[in-house]
Amino acid sequence: MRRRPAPAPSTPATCTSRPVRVQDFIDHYRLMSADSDFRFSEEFEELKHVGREQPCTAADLPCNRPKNRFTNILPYDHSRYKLQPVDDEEGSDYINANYVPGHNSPREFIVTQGPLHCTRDDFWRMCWESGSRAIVMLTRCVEKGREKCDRYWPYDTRPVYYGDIAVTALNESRYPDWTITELMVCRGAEQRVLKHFHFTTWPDFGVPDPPTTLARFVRAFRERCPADARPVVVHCSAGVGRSGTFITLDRALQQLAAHAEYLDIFGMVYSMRRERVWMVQTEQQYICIHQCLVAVLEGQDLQPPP
Ligand SMILES: CCc1ccc(NS(=O)(=O)O)cc1
Repeated sequence: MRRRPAPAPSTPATCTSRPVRVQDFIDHYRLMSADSDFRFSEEFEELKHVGREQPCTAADLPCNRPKNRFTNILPYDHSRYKLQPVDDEEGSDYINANYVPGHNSPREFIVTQGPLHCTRDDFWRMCWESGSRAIVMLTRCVEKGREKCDRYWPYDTRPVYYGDIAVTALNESRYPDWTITELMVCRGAEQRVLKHFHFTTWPDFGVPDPPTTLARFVRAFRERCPADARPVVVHCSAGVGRSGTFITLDRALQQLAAHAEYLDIFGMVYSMRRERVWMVQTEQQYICIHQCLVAVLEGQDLQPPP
């Protein structure tokens, strides 16, 4: 009978956290990935039902159902982002989005689905009313011939209105795996600059190739968007798999930069899944996070292109 590998060296694990000492992390990765990722599979399976008992009553209202890109990806009531209601219009506070914790605050991120054509005005209302200073987009608008996200921002420098919000592209910087655009966002007499970070080569349900491309993108994002009190909007198509993977790696890299003694990837994903369903959707995405952290700990050159 095949013996299982010895338990990974770490502090006492609980059902909600499995911290690993940073100095042991590379060995931990080797152990977890042994035997065709046997222990990664076991650990990821433990996350399967986290948060799933929580209600999604607002999402299920008949007036809100058309606002959901996927019928099985609905925001939990307790953490959903609420738009400012419009008069007494039923459902006018609804958008498929949840607050999700980050390294810097319990509501650092607003995670949402890729806007639909019929929800993109609501999307811009959310960006404005929340005071968000950046949008991280982790999907292309069309992938393998299927629409994954509406084109909710201008194609060129002419202003486009989304409801009563005018958006103008100020400048665009294109790199091999992402594009960064500065957007002027105006509502009434007020105007703000918001940065749009678009990762353009991450296949749905998959991982970037090579996985460390994601660590470079997170670095490029953080260099241009240092932590402050304002939230960051993060979306992919469903707003769960790629979005959760990005946030987890961002949190872990900031912990390493702060010289944390432990990394608790399991605990981070557990806490995120209490706020939004299926955050970090696949086992390969879960492993990709670890691979990026191993590359950083090994001192691989992850500098983004100039
Ligand atoms: C089945 C609904 C669904 C579609 C797409 C995704 N992937 S994503 O969350 O990375 O966009 C996750 C779930």
